[in-house]
Amino acid sequence: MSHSISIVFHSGYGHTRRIAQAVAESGDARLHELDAEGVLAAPDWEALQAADAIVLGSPTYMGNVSWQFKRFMDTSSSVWMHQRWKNKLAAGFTNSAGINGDKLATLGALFTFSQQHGMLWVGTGMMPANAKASTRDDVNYLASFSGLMAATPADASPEEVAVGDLQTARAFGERIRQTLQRFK
Ligand SMILES: Cc1cc2nc3c(=O)[nH]c(=O)nc-3n(C[C@H](O)[C@H](O)[C@H](O)COP(=O)(O)O)c2cc1C
Repeated sequence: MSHSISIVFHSGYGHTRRIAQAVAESGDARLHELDAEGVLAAPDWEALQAADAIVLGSPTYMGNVSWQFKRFMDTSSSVWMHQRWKNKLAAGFTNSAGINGDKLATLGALFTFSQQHGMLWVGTGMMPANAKASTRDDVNYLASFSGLMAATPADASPEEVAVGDLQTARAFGERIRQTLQRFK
């Protein structure tokens, strides 16, 4: 029996979308992008309901999820009411301009959301690249345990998302895929 992973995300300018695509590559996941108004199409809601794992992704805006992602979170209250996502796996990622940029607050919001839904949170399970010899091209250079972090300079295009962050995103997708295997 194969398990399915759905990634629901918002991206205002395309940077978080690149991260989402990299997570999807190795996680063999389906992508569900919120539109500019934070609306998710009905078939995407159905896909989330059918998924075994839901990965949550938002850029960090003003130290939190974007308002579009918050709209999605609030809209999910009807799902919450019946605990329809209970015991699905959950994981989260965010991208922002600063190396820090208060990204942990965004991951915290995603984590809390997952717990309201009774989901099972999966962290990165990755050691940090924090030695003197470490570079921006290394996996988990941003040294995040609780969720995937990426940093894209404010003046960089989506094509310039750091190679190391894309590799980290692929490793994160693989981690979620492998974690699901334990439920077989
Ligand atoms: C309204 C707004 C608020 C932002 N707030 C932050 C922030 O708190 N921390 C940070 O590091 N970057 C912040 N940024 C920069 C974005 O996180 C960064 O440009 C990111 O790559 C955007 O991702 P996206 O293209 O997927 O929307 C902000 C950008 C916008 C437009």
